[in-house]
Amino acid sequence: MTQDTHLLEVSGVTVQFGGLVAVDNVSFNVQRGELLGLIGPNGAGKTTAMRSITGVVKPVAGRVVLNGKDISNLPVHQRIRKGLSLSQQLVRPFREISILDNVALAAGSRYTQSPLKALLHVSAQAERTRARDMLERVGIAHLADQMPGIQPLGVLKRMEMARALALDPELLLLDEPLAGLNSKEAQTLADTIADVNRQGVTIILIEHNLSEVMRICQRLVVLDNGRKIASGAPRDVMAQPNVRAAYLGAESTEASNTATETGDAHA
Ligand SMILES: Nc1ncnc2c1ncn2[C@@H]1O[C@H](COP(=O)(O)OP(=O)(O)OP(=O)(O)O)[C@@H](O)[C@H]1O
Repeated sequence: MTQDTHLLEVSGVTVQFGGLVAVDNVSFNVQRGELLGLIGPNGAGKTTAMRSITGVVKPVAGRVVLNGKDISNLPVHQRIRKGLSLSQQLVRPFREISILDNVALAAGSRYTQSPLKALLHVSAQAERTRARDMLERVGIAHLADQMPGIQPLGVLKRMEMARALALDPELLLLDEPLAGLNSKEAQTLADTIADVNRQGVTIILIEHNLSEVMRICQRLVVLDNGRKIASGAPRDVMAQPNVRAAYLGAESTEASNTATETGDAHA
């Protein structure tokens, strides 16, 4: 693997909340074109690691390099301009405007950081055309003129993904997009995520639905208690005893509140 195939390099990132080390000296790379799963039990540090990539939280140590450029000290909006886009766990649409306009707003905000200017900007036909393309990519173009408030969660999640794609990201960060969906809905949304990746968008996927993760991800990074405990091909990673222990440990912790020890980190 040559250095220039790395779209993202996360090196020694550590995030603390008071006395809690939520992310502990974590390093991993994401190759251009890759669909990487970032997994681990509840509280492992996945979302915090993701937020340190987007700049929402500030690590106390380590660096984040995108396209060979150190972005560790850039604010969120500049990281977005450099090609990052984050689709959040919770979907918060603007309920008074159509699904199409929700996505067009995101397309407009690519050109301005002001929501008001973005609103004026989206009157331009270009953003609406672009928004329609994004809705097509995520399979809900037929719902473009509907209001988001009456839509099921699966549609809102697709709309949220279209909004993230409207920023034309090189790297799309998806935080638990399948949460709350039934198995059929999860499967079809996972298919859409794999399609978007095939269309050229590099993706980091945080997800608890391990069967879908195993099905669509090319590689996994596993966190537990803030530390990276494994990385590699999905089958190899899931066969590792320390990964199994981390997940079983999480279950037994929930049941008995007993701490569980995991194995050493793997490169
Ligand atoms: N803003 C915050 N302030 C204080 N502690 C936080 C904050 N965000 C996360 N934490 C703590 O950091 C640890 C890691 O949380 P994080 O949300 O990153 O884990 P996760 O792997 O994404 O979990 P889940 O799968 O449950 O979403 C947890 O102990 C959590 O309580």
